[in-house]
Amino acid sequence: MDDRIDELRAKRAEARQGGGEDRIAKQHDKGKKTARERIDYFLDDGSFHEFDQFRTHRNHTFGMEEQQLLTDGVVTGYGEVNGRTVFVFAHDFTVFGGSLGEVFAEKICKVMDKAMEVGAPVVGLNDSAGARIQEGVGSLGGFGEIFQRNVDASGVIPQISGIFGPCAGGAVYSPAITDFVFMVKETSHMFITGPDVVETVTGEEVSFEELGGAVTHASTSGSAHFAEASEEEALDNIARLLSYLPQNNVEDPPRIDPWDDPDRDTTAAGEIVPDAPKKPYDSTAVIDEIVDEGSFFEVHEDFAKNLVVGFARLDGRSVGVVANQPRVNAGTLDIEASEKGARFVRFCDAFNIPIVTFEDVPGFMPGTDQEHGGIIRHGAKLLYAYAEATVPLLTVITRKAYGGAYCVMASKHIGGDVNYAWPTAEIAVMGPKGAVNILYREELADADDTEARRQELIDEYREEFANPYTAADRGFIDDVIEPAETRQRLVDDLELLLSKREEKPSKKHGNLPI
Ligand SMILES: CCCC(=O)SCCNC(=O)CCNC(=O)[C@H](O)C(C)(C)COP(=O)(O)OP(=O)(O)OC[C@H]1O[C@@H](n2cnc3c(N)ncnc32)[C@H](O)[C@@H]1OP(=O)(O)O
Repeated sequence: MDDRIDELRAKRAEARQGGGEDRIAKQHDKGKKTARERIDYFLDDGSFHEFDQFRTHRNHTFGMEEQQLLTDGVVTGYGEVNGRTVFVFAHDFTVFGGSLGEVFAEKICKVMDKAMEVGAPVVGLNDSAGARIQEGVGSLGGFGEIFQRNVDASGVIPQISGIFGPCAGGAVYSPAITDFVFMVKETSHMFITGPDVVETVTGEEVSFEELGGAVTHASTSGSAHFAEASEEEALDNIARLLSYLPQNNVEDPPRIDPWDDPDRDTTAAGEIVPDAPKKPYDSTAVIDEIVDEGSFFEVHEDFAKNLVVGFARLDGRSVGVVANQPRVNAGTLDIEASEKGARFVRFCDAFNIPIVTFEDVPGFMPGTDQEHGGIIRHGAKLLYAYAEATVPLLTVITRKAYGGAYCVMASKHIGGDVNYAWPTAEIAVMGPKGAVNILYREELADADDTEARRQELIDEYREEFANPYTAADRGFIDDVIEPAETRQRLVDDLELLLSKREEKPSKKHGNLPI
């Protein structure tokens, strides 16, 4: 027995060595951790249970039979993050550049299947040269098997991707299907084709970072939700994100011991909103005042900044927060904001996370760019996402709620459970100036003093329509509340709605305007 145990220990030590000391040193020189170092940092101490560390590839071409490295380039298993089970796979770039062959893919599929069976999140730490060239079509088949599992798991268990190195070609589609993508500035890159191919095909010269770096994807393409300064920061924030999420789609999100007074006066939130209807303000400051202190965790912060989305807690309970951002493009909804909001709302709905919406929106963004870019079908995504959601929807109109955007932002008409307005709210078909210009075109043209008459009519319109009471009179707003009582009301309503159950008509799936 002793000899056998020594043999086992020697094999385990060999597996831990990955591609060997030189390649590990190269990995460190690039400012990157190894697969095992990432897992050790991420999981609770001593909680990692590894699968398949003795597996090697079955390939016999290109002299590969001479290179049999234990683990075959991916470290897989499960462990705990803050005491909750998480399945992980981490590409090991020191073994064949973390390239994916058949065995490598089988290992990833095994953890994905197990995660689905037990109902726990999967976190993939990507650092790979993509399809293993020597394994040819076997490698492509392996990717296909993973993609299918990504889709089957979507909406069943949370799937999170960390991109910690290269992620190229078709390989990008696995992270793209997952719910959240974290990238690390300078050391991670995602692209369909690299700079060399881009130059050959289009003549365009572009650097790795500009083409597919973390900042590019987090701010321009929207393909990443987070651009982190270091691997540690990315792993810490993946752990933080998981703390808001249930383990699967049949669990409720976790409640942690509340630390903030549920009845706290939130007068300060109202003071952030300027009296002048067009003056910008920061809606994240309003959110921070109302949710549990320090609990707001913004997602997709650098993309489509005219809409804010993120997770927070109300009396210790997880909520998704969506808010128009009046300091960027006046908080109008455009193509990117609609897509960002729709994907977030659908995630929350899939995982039973109630949604709190803070609304201050002058409408959809006008212009040929938007119309020709498809604002009609992209804007419809956000409408569709809210309208199909069955989780509790709580809405607070802080200032403007104009036109179609009023309907879209979790209004009563598309399933809002509790809809509040502050006394400063203006709920109308359009802003006073636009309305007056259309309704009184002839009268204004004939007026002795056009500007004075216009102002008079604007004031009359504002008095008559741009307030919350016409909507409240119809029951479209459940109550007009003071900013001071907003937190308390939301906390109470959230508790009330915990037992909400809503059934939609049975169907295979709807046809979201994607
Ligand atoms: C459906 C999915 C389809 C796809 O994945 S298509 C994408 C196919 N992959 C690619 O085109 C990427 C090819 N590789 C590269 O461009 C570069 O290796 C890459 C990823 C930028 C990394 O560059 P460096 O950091 O300089 O590292 P390196 O070139 O020295 O490579 C490190 C070790 O990995 C090996 N390697 C790289 N790409 C590989 C591949 N695809 N298949 C098999 N082995 C691969 C490379 O030979 C090297 O091995 P060794 O350590 O010298 O033994």
